[in-house]
Amino acid sequence: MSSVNQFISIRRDLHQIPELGFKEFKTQQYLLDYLSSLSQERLEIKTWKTGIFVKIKGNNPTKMIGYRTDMDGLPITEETELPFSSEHKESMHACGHDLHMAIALGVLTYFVEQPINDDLLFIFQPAEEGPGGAEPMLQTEVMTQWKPDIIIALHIAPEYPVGTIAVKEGLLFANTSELFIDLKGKGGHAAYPHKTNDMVVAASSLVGQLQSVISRNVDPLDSAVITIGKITGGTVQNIIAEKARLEGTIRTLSPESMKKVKSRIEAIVQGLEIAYECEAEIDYGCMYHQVYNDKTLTEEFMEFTRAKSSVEVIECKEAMTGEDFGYMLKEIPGFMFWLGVDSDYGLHHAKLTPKEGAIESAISLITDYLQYKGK
Ligand SMILES: CC(=O)N[C@@H](CCC[C@H](N)C(=O)O)C(=O)O
Repeated sequence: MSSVNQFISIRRDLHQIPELGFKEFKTQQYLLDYLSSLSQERLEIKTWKTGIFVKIKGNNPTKMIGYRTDMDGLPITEETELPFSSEHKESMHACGHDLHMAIALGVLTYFVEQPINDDLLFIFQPAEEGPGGAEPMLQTEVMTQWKPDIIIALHIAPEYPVGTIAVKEGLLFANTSELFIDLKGKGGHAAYPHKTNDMVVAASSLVGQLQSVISRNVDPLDSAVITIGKITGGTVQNIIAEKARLEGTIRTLSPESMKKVKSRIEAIVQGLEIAYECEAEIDYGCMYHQVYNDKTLTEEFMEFTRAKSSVEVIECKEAMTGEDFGYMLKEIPGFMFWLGVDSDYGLHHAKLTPKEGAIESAISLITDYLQYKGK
């Protein structure tokens, strides 16, 4: 029989080997090794790139229930000083995917030992932080053959205590698009600005102008975000920069607002080309569809969870986070919920420290719910 400590220890092992999107080689091998230690009687395991599909055959199936976890880490150098900190210097599980995977294995292990009537499909999905694994995974032959009738996933929430889940029907997470803008002007001597087109000055101006899209073009009763998380440009302190690059992300509450925000960004960038006599190129990188929770299933899950004394259910607001699980929910009814992990530092922070008690709480809630849905 498995124990909760085993899944804490698995989480710690996975925490030490974070890998970026589609490079989750050690993570995939770790998961496959674990899966091979389980009874294979009811299991069918298939891999896709660095991801894994695991089907558990039910006793008397009338449907298939899907459970999805993501697998990748972020390009962040960990600063938690935990004894099981990342062994990969420039990567960290700073978005909780290590917990997500440990929880998925806990639930999966339970149903290998005590199968239910319905079939279960566990999806270990790579590249959630980018460039996105959910959409291509949905298009695989495996998922065409094993298409779940309903699908569920969770995401850790540092701001809620352990034992709390937060969810809502309808829109939970935003539409997202990455944003990369490359500027090319004319470099030169720092003392002769009039003979150059300075891309550091152009980039600085562009950052401010982009924020005006949010404040002047988006309905104040709607909402959107443009965040520029990285700027690079230039070579040394006394050379005027010929090139600069802005890297960011756009978040909106609807696909329509995303179109509008992008067309305003394009207009501003065209204006910048004229004003700064430079060339500009926009690349939208990866884009995620909003996470939209099915009304009936979410309400049923909330009611089910409220009846449990061990868990508090909060009806939350939508968030500007993105998740490519949105693509799965576009095709398959289901929901995602937030799992409280009580960390002083938030998602994508080098000191994120989720409380591991959340692992047991989640395994127990999800196994109970799947037993109820799949009996
Ligand atoms: C839950 C979470 O934090 N997800 C990420 C998804 C990122 C998608 C893409 N790389 C982008 O930056 O637009 C998030 O940042 O919300």
